[in-house]
Amino acid sequence: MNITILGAGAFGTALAVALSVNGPVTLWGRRLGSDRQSPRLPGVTLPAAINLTEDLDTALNAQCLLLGLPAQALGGFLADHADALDGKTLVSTAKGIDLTHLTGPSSLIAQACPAAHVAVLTGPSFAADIARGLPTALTLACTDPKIGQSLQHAFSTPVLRLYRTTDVTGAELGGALKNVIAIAAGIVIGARLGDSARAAIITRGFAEMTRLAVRLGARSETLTGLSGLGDLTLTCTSPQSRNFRFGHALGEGAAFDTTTTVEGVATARAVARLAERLGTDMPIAAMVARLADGTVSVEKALEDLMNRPLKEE
Ligand SMILES: NC(=O)C1=CN([C@@H]2O[C@H](COP(=O)(O)OP(=O)(O)OC[C@H]3O[C@@H](n4cnc5c(N)ncnc54)[C@H](O)[C@@H]3O)[C@@H](O)[C@H]2O)C=CC1
Ligand SMILES: O=C(CO)COP(=O)(O)O
Repeated sequence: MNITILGAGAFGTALAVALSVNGPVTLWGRRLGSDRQSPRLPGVTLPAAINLTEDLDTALNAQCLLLGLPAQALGGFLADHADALDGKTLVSTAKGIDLTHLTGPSSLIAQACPAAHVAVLTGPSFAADIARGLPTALTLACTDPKIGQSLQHAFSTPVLRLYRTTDVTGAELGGALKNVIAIAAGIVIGARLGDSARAAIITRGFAEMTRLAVRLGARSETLTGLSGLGDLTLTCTSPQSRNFRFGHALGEGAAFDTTTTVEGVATARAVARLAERLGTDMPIAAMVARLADGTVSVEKALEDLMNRPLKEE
C-alpha cells in the first residue's frame, strides 16, 4: 500500500519511521527541508525509505493518507484541501474534539470528504517510543471491516501490533478524552496531592470518558481497550505526556511552553460545552476547562471536586 503521512510533527514523523520498514513512505510537512534529523524527535535519523516533501500536490498523490495534524488544525486543513482528499482512504491520528464543531476527527473528515474512506489510528503510543522501535500496540478503527483489516495489516510491523475495531466513535473519543484526564492527573501530582489522588482521577476520569462516549454512540467495551483505558493509563502516568506535563505545571504554578501541542486544553473546553448541551455530568473535564481558562484556582477547583454531593460509584 502506497502510504503518505501529512504532518511531519512528532507523531507523523514517528509513524513514517515505523512504517518505512514495510516499504517506501512519503512524509509531507510545511517546512520540512531535507534534513533527516527531525527537530520533533531528537536523536532520530529518518531512514532513506522515507521520501520527504514540502510539495502537497506530490504528497496527495497517494490513495492512503495518514493525517498527522492536531485535532484543532484538522478542520481547516480538510476545508482547504477537500477536493484533493475526497475519495481517498484518510486515517486520522488526531486525539481531540474540534472546538468549533464539537465533533471528533472522523466526523470532520466525513463532512469535508463524503466520498472518503475514514479510519482512526489511536492508542497508547508515545512518538519517541515508536520512533525508537519499542514494542507498541495501537487500535485501528474503521466502520468498514474489510478496509479496517487491510489497514491493520498495512500498518502492522514486528514492533507495531494493531488491533482493529469498527467502533470509530469509541476509539477516537477514548484518545481525545484521555488527554483531558491526563491534564487533571498532572495537576494533582504537580500540586503534590499524591498518587492516591491521581488514582482517583484516573478511575473517576475513566468513568467520565465512558459516560460521554456511550452518550455519543460508542460501545462501552471499546473504552476498556487500548484506545481508552490503555491510553489513559499511559498518559496519566508518564512525564513523556505533554498533557500530563501541562497539568503538572498548572498544579505547581509553573510556566509551560505554549508552542507545545497539548490537545487536552481545547478538548476540555469542547467537552464542557458538549456536557452542558447533553446534560452529561463531566466534573473532571469541567474542572480542567476552568483551570485552563484561569477562572479558578487549583485549590478551589479541587475543593469543589471533593465537595460534590456523595453518590453511588
Ligand atoms: N506525540 C505523540 O506522542 C502522539 C501524538 N498523537 C496525536 O497526533 C496528533 C499530532 O500530534 P504531534 O505530532 O505530537 O504534534 P506536533 O506538535 O509534534 O506536530 C504537529 C504537526 O502538525 C503541523 N500542522 C499544524 N497545523 C497544520 C496545518 N494547518 N497544516 C499543515 N500542518 C499543520 C505542524 O506543523 C506540526 O508539524 C495530535 O492529535 C496528538 O494527540 C498521537 C499519539 C502519540
Ligand atoms: O497520545 C499520546 C500517547 O498515547 C501522546 O500524549 P501527549 O499528547 O500527552 O504527549
